[in-house]
Amino acid sequence: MTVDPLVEFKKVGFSYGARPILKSVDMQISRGQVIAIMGGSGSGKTTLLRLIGGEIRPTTGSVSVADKIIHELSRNELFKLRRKMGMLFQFGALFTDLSVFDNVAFQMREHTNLPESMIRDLVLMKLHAVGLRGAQHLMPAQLSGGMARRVALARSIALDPMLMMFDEPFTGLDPISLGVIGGLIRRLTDTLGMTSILVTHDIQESLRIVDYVYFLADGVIAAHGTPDEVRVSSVPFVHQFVHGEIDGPVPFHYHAPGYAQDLAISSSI
Ligand SMILES: Nc1ncnc2c1ncn2[C@@H]1O[C@H](COP(=O)(O)OP(=O)(O)OP(=O)(O)O)[C@@H](O)[C@H]1O
Repeated sequence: MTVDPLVEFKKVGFSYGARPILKSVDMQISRGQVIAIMGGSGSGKTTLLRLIGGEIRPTTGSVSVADKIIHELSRNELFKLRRKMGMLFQFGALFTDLSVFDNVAFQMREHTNLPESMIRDLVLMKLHAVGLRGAQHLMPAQLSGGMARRVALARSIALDPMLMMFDEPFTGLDPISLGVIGGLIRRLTDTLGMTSILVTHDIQESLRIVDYVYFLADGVIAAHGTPDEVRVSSVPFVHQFVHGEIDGPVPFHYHAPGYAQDLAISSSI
């Protein structure tokens, strides 16, 4: 049962033009939880995050955050709510001409009137939380991939978001850095009182750190459960994910016309 939901999807449908992506998504995310959204490539996971951020509007149904229906908010109200949301993308690029310290300070300087002395303390606190206080003077080019991701993480929590969204936070990381980032997502969520949503393909790391998993397929939540439920699930779709099978209910091929038809077209050109 979901207690005290921070994010709620109610029968959400969404189309890009005439192309339906989501048909009817129902999902509840409790405050304080770390949840993962998984699904095949192109199933609409990032689209769910964009709906939460109010970048796009649902075609049907509603998405609410902290009891506010996103598509009913005015521009100002939406901007205010977005300040409480943090986003970390796969390639959460740092500003290459700013030091680690200035990267983390950037949003505080842009969006608050805090004095520089307080910004300094807050930046050091965020860097300390990701284990990189000692790297404050380095430039992004001097960081390893795993360190850069940690700085991006510190930057994304600079304004103390209530909700963090991570889009493929583990991509391209070596196994150790991956475990470090996973552990940090869990720890920061707990210690900062946040709620975190992860869009990821990395099921093993997700199962280690999340409270709940939603599987998206064919525009609906096709399965959901706790990590323990997911590990022993016999639902073919979930089984395919957990055991990393290449083909199964989640198709390997992007939707395409018949191969013979395609070949016939190209050979007649
Ligand atoms: N701006 C857009 N205009 C039209 N179609 C789009 C747009 N953005 C995404 N799509 C399509 O919508 C579908 C869902 O995209 P989305 O990025 O949400 O998928 P995803 O599950 O996050 O995929 P992946 O795991 O590969 O990143 C895809 O088929 C994509 O091609």
